Amino acid sequence: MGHHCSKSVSDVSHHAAISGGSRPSSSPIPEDTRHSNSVSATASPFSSPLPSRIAPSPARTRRKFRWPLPPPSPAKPIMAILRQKSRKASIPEENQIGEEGLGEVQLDKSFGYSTNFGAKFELGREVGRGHFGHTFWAKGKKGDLKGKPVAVKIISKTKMTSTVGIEDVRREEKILKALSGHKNLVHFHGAFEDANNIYIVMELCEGGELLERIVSRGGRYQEQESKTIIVQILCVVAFCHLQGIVHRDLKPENFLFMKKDENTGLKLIDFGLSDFVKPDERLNDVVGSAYYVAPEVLYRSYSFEADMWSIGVIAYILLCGSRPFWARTESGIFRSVLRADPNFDDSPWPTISPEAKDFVKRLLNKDHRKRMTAAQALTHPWLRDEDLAVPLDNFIYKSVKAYLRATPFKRAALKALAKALTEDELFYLRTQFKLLEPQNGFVTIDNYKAALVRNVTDAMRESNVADILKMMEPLANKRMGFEEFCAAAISVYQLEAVAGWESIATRAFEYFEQEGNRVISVHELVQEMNLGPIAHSFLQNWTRSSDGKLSFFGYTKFLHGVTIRYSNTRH
Ligand SMILES: Nc1ncnc2c1ncn2[C@@H]1O[C@H](COP(=O)(O)OP(=O)(O)OP(=O)(O)O)[C@@H](O)[C@H]1O
Ligand SMILES: [Ca+2]
Repeated sequence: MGHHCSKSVSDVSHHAAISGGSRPSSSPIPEDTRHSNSVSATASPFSSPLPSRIAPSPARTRRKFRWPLPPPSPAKPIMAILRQKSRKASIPEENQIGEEGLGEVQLDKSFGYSTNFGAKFELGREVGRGHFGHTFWAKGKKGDLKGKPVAVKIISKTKMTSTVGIEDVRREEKILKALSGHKNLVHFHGAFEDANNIYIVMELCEGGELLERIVSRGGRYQEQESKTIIVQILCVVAFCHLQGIVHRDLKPENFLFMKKDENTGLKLIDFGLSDFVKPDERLNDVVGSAYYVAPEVLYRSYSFEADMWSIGVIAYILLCGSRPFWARTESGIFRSVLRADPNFDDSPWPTISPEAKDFVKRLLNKDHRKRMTAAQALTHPWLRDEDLAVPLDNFIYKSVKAYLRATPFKRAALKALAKALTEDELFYLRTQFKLLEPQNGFVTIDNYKAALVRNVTDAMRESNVADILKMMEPLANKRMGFEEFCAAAISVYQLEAVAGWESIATRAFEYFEQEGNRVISVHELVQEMNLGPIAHSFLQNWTRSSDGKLSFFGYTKFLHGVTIRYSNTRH
């Protein structure tokens, strides 16, 4: 669970092979400094000018490197959040309790889990440690798990110093339970409690962390092997996202191999920072691990795309053995995340395929709207494989919703764009259309509903199924063929990040000239886009003076439609 990062197990060499890849720090960093660098300024999250719930990853090296300060108290980040939420600050920080003479506030720490852990399992050695959880090997004493090894994450109740902390543990258990079943997600066996601890029983992953494997391979993976890893990561993350859950702490330490063998399956663990997100919701609490945190998380407005950024960082590390965003201090890392362009020039990048590079770049786009979704990433030319089962993408539902609410002129603009798409984009759209199981080439609202129901889990039922279906209401009594589906499902922002965008846009405008462009006044445009009068000035050059129709420039701008930024300009 981890409010940020830390584990205590400690292989110093973990980080030896991973140095910074972001400019301007591309020069090799001496090994001994790399270690301390990666974490030194991070001992106190409060000394950083940037948000406090981020801690460096992996922070476990701290002990090895004899940190001047102990790791930050997990209670502090919770307190920071609490203070923001309410000014009451009713629960003191851990280290203030003594000083201020305040006793511990009474919290209800009973979770309603079974209390017979001891009767069912026999604990063995410790296999891992995180900020909150110590994970142990254990063996079942009874029932289905009799004689079988399992992993038990033990979370001490004394560390739960606030209602928020308690809720975090409840949520971790709930999410793990609801998501359990995916082949790349650690299987959940049950949760137990006693007066002192919570016991989360899971399948045991004996193969160690992905990070350890990267290091044992001399710092990086070959391209083909990287693909195998990334596909597994994308499959499980696409699954989480479809269920309305954002993980928020994707990093190589949170992926474990089932067995020591090279090619055993990878399992995602640690849902301690995960949360439910509704389709149009933005989260604002700053959590994660510094090297993997997305820019928009630091700006406190993010959703699923933040996980995709982290996958971009993981892919970058797998392919070249360096971190894309690196600095000596935590605030330096954040600055790099916000401003630096990762280095794709130095060795080994010249030997890596253009598709792999394009793949990473399309995840490490600082504009979250331009990033690929997990399902899209699985259809990227680098990974594309007809035999790979691409999951349903809830992003489609959002795009279709926006299309259904758009004006006829806007829809015409999108239809022209859809006609100009290349095979690369069509591949993704075709897989998604197929997942809706069209009848005679058409889909209706029922197809959208049924596709969701087919993929529903308890987690999703709770988070967003009803919301998603509500978004689709304008589709009632309509049906959509593949061409219109393409117009509805494409994202202009994402297309702008595609290498061939210029030629797609040019071709699209030609279609638009033939079938959709019309004379439109600036006043009409302002209404079309639901903007305030202030917009007049910046819409002036969207139309051609020769015939009063949209210019190419105006067309490409108009395609964006109304975004939050636009609506903010409304009076
Ligand atoms: N199912 C498992 N099988 C084997 N080892 C595990 C398992 N789950 C966790 N571990 C080990 O225990 C460590 C801590 O687990 P986890 O990441 O869930 O704890 P945490 O306290 O939330 O961590 P963090 O501080 O990173 O947030 C893992 O890094 C891993 O090494
Ligand atoms: Ca962890």
